[in-house]
Amino acid sequence: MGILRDRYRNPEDIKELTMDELYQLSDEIRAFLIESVSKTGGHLAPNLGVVELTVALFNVFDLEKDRIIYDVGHQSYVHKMLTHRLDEFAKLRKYKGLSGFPKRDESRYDAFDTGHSSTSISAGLGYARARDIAGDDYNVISVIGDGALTGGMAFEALNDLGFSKTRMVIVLNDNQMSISRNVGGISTYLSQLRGDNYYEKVKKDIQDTIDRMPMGRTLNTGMMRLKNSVKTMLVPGMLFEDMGLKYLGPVDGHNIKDMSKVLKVARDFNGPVIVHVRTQKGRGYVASEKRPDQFHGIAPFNKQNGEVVSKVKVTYSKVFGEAVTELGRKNGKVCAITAAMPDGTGLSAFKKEFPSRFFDVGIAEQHAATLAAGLAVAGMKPYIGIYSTFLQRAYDQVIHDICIQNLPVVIGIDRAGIVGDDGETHQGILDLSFLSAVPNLTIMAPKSLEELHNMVMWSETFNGPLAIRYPRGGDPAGFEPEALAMFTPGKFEVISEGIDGYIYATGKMVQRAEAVVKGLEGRGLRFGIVNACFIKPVDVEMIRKHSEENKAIVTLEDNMVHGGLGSQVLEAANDMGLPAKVIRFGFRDTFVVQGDPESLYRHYGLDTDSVVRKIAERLCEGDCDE
Ligand SMILES: Cc1ncc(C[n+]2csc(CCOP(=O)(O)OP(=O)(O)O)c2C)c(N)n1
Ligand SMILES: CC(=O)[C@@H](O)[C@H](O)COP(=O)(O)O
Ligand SMILES: [Mg+2]
Repeated sequence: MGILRDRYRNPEDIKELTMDELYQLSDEIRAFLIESVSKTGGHLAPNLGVVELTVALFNVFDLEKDRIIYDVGHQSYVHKMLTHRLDEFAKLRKYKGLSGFPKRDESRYDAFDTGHSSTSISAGLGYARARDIAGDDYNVISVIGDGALTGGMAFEALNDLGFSKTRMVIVLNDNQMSISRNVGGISTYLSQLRGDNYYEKVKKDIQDTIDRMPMGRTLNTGMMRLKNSVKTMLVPGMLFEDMGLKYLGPVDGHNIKDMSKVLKVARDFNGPVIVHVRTQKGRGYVASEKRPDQFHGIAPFNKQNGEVVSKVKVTYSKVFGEAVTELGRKNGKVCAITAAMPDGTGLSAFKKEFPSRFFDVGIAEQHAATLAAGLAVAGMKPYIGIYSTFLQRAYDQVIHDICIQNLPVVIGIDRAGIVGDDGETHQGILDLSFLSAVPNLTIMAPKSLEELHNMVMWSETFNGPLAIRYPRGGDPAGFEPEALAMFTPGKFEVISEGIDGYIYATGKMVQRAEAVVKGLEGRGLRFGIVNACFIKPVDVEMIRKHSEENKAIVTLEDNMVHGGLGSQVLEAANDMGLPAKVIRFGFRDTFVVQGDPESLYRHYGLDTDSVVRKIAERLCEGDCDE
């Protein structure tokens, strides 16, 4: 008889289980995760790593009142399984299905919505302070990974917490991995703390040092230095202790008994505690233990061999990474920056060829942008590869450090538009809106893989801040480099001529425009297509011409209508005093939910049929052919 399916009902049931049964439950959870995620896709490796940790948290804390906040939240599957959502895993990350991240709307056991990194300590501290003000009595636990700890926000919160001494528990889940191998000084520090023979090694180092010490004055200063370094070395977690937190650990994150003991001490401590837990990312499944990076977030895969069947031959990310690498070969000033996403952004290709000109800064988007500005000021040509949603973190740095100084930094905005399964927190639907307001910045979007390649190649000589936005995924047909094109800022490309109007589409929406034009033909409307390859500046001359010719202008974008291409076109027409008939399609004042892109386009009225119908309604007012 299984525990997970047959005996377990409520979080409190865990406390009735023996230690052996807790391990049995963990094995069942792991088997379920592998089976289920192999069918749906999802963040498998992070969850396989926290099975025992989550069971131990449930064993020690009272889920009915205590609040657990998972940083990023991609490792919250086990928590979801243990809080009444086991049967919903068949629709994990699907349209109208179970979210891949904690969601307060989804369950009362989810304490805080997450998705972006390094927020858990701030949110936890908010909870803890509210609790203390209200005189309530519950525990607050923030579970943060070593990768998430590279984010500046986590340190801002630690700084505040250590000073205020507010009672809360931080569980540092250290698996030495971000999505790729973790980077940075803190990561090195943690790996020193986690070393199995740490204490033995330290003792031996000290003895060796003393044996080698000279006499006299040198001895005194040497002794002083040694005394300080010994203190630092012998009290693990000194960094955290010095900041005002109690450090407990490191503890084996797959040993439920040990973890339960340490978590109880942390729970009963009257102040901030950090529990340093060592785990193995991807544990318990051969393929994910071997390649935890590939199994961080994985598409559906074959459970027998761990292989993913993908239809997409070449992705936009790959084209971006390879084009920047191509530039790196001919120009020694070209350098590349990622905030913990070398593979996702395609920049690992550049890293492989030019390690000294490649910088993975950890989950530190703000630093990435200002680092690029610094490099540019000193004569380099930096390329940042960053997801649209994470660029939100670096808005001020783009304005203050890159654009005010008008620096030649190229920002490759990956995952622009709908990303799909990750939902609200990850959709790239705001970048055009927040960037189009920034002076000096030029914004482009390619309609195809080939055009992305051309834009990146062209960007080398562009002397100012430039953002190129492109979507998740790619093209099943692959990619054939074509003759390099020149671009003129503020000049759109007319793909086909229209009689009744034009669809100004940007990025991958150009493909949708082709289908829309066919649909409109069926209704007796003859539209042309314009590739709005620049979103800033827009092509004012074309807008003037089409307006004066009394053509309808339909804008189509995978961004918010507010502040996006549609707004730019409408405002340009208005500023020129033109009577343009502009119909705008995009997302309207809403956060876009999770799901496959086609379901989402339908949901938000951006599927071909809806767009055709609405244009026809607006233009024909009932007199169309149909
Ligand atoms: C602001 C931000 N930047 C980047 C990401 C992408 N991202 C998601 S998880 C992750 C790695 C997190 O590593 P860690 O916290 O150690 O968790 P692990 O997966 O190792 O358990 C990254 C870079 C993000 N979610 N948020
Ligand atoms: C949790 C998180 O932020 C990332 O793991 C993200 O899900 C990656 O998205 P891609 O799969 O598009 O690289
Ligand atoms: Mg990690």
